[in-house]
Amino acid sequence: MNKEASTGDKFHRQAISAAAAQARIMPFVATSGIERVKITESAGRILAEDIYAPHPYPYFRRSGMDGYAIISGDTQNCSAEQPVLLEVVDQIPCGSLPAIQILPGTAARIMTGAKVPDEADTVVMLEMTEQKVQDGVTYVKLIREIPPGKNITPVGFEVADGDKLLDKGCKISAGEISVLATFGLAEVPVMRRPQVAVLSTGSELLKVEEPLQDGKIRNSNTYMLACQIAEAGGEPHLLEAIPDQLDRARQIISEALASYDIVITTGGVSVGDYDIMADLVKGPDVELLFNKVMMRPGSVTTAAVQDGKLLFALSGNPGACFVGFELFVRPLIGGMLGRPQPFLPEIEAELGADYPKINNFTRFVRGRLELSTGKPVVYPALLDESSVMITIKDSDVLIVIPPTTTGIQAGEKVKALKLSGAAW
Ligand SMILES: Nc1nc2c(c(=O)[nH]1)N[C@H]1C(S)=C(S)[C@@H](COP(=O)(O)OP(=O)(O)OC[C@H]3O[C@@H](n4cnc5c(N)ncnc54)[C@H](O)[C@@H]3O)O[C@H]1N2
Ligand code: MOO
Ligand SMILES: [Mg+2]
Repeated sequence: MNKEASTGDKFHRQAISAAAAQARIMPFVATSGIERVKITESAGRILAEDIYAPHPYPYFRRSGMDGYAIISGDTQNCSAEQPVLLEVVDQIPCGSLPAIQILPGTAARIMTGAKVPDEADTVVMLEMTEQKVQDGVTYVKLIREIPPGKNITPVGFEVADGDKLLDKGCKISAGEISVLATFGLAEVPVMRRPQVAVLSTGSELLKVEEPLQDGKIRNSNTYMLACQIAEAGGEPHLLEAIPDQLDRARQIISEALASYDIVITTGGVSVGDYDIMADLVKGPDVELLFNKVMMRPGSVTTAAVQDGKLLFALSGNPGACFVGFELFVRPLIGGMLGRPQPFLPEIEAELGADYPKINNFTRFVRGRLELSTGKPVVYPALLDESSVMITIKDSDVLIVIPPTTTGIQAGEKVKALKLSGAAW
């Protein structure tokens, strides 16, 4: 076996708080640039420019009902006893323009969404009318007064010409796509997705399609990270595993940093004999940002910079790997995309169950958010160890448990960070 034991001084590490670690990363946010994509490919992307309305919306006075466009004054004193007959002089389907001027005593049959003739000031719905044909002439019979302005949507009812429609930095979802389509933006300016390389370490890792072998496990972290990267707005690239030989590993990481915007490794970052990442983040070309964070899971989370690009060495333990990404990589990707608030949103909640574990580091405990009682209550996962994989899927928050010598009781107020969930 061609293994090279790591020898570096990885035992002496200066621990900093999670907030301080985030603050060390954010100065390296570089804009990821702009590209134009078809509207059909813009879902989930981040808008790169403010968008203003090139015209009012609606653009023309629009009928809200199938019925008749009339002049309201023609229905004055109209009643069942004294009905009014208006001659139907035009038919206006949706998409067609009125062809004949509406004069007093006349009406146009009109469909929902069609342009109302300029002279008409109200639309009466079909159900309130009766059609009559006398001597080959078609009339509409009305039996009550119709006030002006009924069932007509005025020009600019939703949006005035020049209004700001969408903010740069927003995430494009169904509502935004509807706006873009309405205003004719077939090509959408979006932020280029940061290109993120993911490399695993460790001789125990099997590919997902390989049969299980005793003493080995399937690599789950790189697939989990790929999902987190995509969901955060980046484009994941799963590279080959890093070998244990230090020089070769250094070369592979250097190449990855030259080719991608961000590089993430998982595993090999603690103090074990083959934990080579601690040595890799030191060197003449590499600036270490931190290699110990006062948090659990993920206390060994490490970040370094080479040529202005970030290398994250996340823990191999799945729980710690997940949390390390959410706290440190997600905000960097969000910042590169111009998101106004790239960090996980923080809420205040009540702790739903006792959390008896003591710790002198802050814990980011995966948990479940319940809103059914009308106030947010968070329940820690029953298995929340760093090495535990199975409960990551059940979590929609990270409950922030500050350092404690007694544990925390149910009912106490805690902070929780909302996880946004996977997109594919
Ligand atoms: N003597 C000490 N031992 C450990 C310490 C310590 O302070 N002193 N820290 C512990 C803590 S805390 C953590 S977290 C882990 C960090 O481990 P590494 O980042 O070095 O990761 P590995 O040693 O490579 O693996 C740990 C664990 O994770 C599994 N793993 C690794 N990669 C993957 C992957 N891609 N998919 C799924 N699972 C993966 C690996 O098989 C191990 O079980 O160190 C503690 N030890
Ligand atoms: O660094 Mo480890 O994830 O604290 O458990
Ligand atoms: Mg290790």
